[in-house]
Amino acid sequence: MSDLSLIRNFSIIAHIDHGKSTLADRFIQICGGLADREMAEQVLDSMDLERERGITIKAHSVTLYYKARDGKTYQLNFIDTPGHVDFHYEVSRSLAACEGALLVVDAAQGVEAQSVANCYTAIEQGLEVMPVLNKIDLPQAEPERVMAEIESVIGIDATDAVACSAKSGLGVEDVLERLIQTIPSPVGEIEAPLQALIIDSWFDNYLGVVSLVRVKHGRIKKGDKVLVKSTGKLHQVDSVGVFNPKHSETADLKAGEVGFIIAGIKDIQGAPVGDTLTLSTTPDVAMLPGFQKVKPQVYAGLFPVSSDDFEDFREALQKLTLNDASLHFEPESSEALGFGFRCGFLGMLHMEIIQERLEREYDLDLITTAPTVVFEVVKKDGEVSYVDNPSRLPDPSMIEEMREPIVRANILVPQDHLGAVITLCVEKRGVQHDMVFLGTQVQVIYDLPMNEVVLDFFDRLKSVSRGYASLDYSFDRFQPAKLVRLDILINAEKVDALALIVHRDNAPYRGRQLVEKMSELIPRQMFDVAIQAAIGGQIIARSTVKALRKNVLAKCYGGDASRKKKLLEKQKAGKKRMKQVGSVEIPQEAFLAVLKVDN
Ligand SMILES: Nc1nc2c(ncn2[C@@H]2O[C@H](COP(=O)(O)OP(=O)(O)OP(=O)(O)O)[C@@H](O)[C@H]2O)c(=O)[nH]1
Repeated sequence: MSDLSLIRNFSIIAHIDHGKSTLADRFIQICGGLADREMAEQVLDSMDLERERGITIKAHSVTLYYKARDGKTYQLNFIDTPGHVDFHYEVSRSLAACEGALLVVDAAQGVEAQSVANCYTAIEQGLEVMPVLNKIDLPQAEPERVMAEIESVIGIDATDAVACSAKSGLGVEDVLERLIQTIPSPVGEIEAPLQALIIDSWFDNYLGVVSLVRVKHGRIKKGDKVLVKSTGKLHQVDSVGVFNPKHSETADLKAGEVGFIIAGIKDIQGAPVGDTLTLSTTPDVAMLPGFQKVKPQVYAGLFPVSSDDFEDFREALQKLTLNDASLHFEPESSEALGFGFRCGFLGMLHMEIIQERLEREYDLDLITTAPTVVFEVVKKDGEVSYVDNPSRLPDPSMIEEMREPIVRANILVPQDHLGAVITLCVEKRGVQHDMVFLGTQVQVIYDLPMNEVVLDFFDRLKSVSRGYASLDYSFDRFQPAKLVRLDILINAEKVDALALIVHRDNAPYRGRQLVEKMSELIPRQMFDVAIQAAIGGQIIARSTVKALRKNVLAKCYGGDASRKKKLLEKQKAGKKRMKQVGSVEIPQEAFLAVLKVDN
């Protein structure tokens, strides 16, 4: 579109489950991106693709044409948060392509932690935020209360927020009309040299690297020679286009527009996210401010159950990083588990997704060790290092100071559950930073050790508040702490892959809990298995898995063949994810026992 005043680039931000996807689907339907009949099919199709490619095309960008009540047809480029909604940087990446954002708030649920966090990210990036109250069809919807909450908790004007039901379609056209009025059209010069920002890149088996870009100035078309600013490499453009939501080629992409570029690039490192594209004829175009580099927050060791799978595992990880540049890995060798990789993830959800993909798509049986955060270690000689693997912690005699990562957590909770939430934060060594009463809700801000938060804090928070509290957090700083390494010994042998870094005051309790849990998870063997927890040379807890005396089948009292078969199958399935450590078989669950104890 060459008339920029007819373009609107926007994103939808919301707390999980407030109706973002439903509203997006309704927009697609209204704008005729898909016929009614096609709707379900198409949405499902893209889900298949999503699984194949690890991306949601629908969620990347959808270009729709909306005939407004003023008689004009507007190009709406809706850019969704790719991948995991939880991760801030992904949100900020999508927002970089937009002039505005719809803040969707569930009119029954009210403002929750991610509504606040995502809204602030949008405001920081200079976007126009337009509040939308969704789910007004619900009998328990309280638009008035929620409007007041948007104003008091987030601090933006919500007096004329549009109310709608994404489910029934009621008011959704009003949302589109308001969006056209409220969200500014992009500014850019079509005649200027090309300057385009790479919002996302992913690898497609047939096409190579596909990049989603926002063109700031100029235009780009098939056949152009494009220059990737950071690598200095030139590539010939094979095709450009938009998702509507189907992949559809266009003649060109112009200033103000959002779409894809395919240029025969074979590696996503060749089109890095946040980079600037220009044409080979205008190499001096300025770089656009890119995105902050994200660092992994959680590390764990991943080891193939069978050492024969090591090379396949390496290949699988390499393939996965083609689509997910935020996955880090480097070879690791463990005395107990052999050769594997230490992998860095953005969070526990990311870790679960990667693990699941490795198992499902690459058919690998893996053992994952307990996740850990990164600690800052100052040695006596002044050297500062970062330790992401407890077994690599230098000898205590060489350590001057240990520092742990602290997050600032923003919790929103109804007053009735405030006490329980505070108790939980204190138990997790939290320090209160602020507390503000906002109508029926309370906003509490705590500084918490990241180590305590990544494991099970979220689940605990939900359970102590009956599901009402919501949480958002981000890394704040490293802070000195009394930390020690907790070693686990199996039959008197230290197992490096089971070591943990814990706070010294909690160590005895943690140690006891851990060995007890492990003794429940390690199956009985032909001999007694002693499990011990130790700090330095001192044993602080012990438990024993008693030797197996009887044949397991003896339980079946003879006759019942099908039961016998079932029992054997169960045993076999259980065996799959076990690792022989010395003479003892340890199942996957025991390596993750730390996630299962009530910390
Ligand atoms: N009653 C009612 N339910 C709705 C409405 N909009 C969405 N829902 C329901 O709310 C749930 C969450 O909706 P989604 O669109 O998946 O929410 P989301 O914000 O995209 O959530 P995630 O994709 O999980 O982040 C679904 O069960 C929807 O059917 C609405 O207007 N009214």
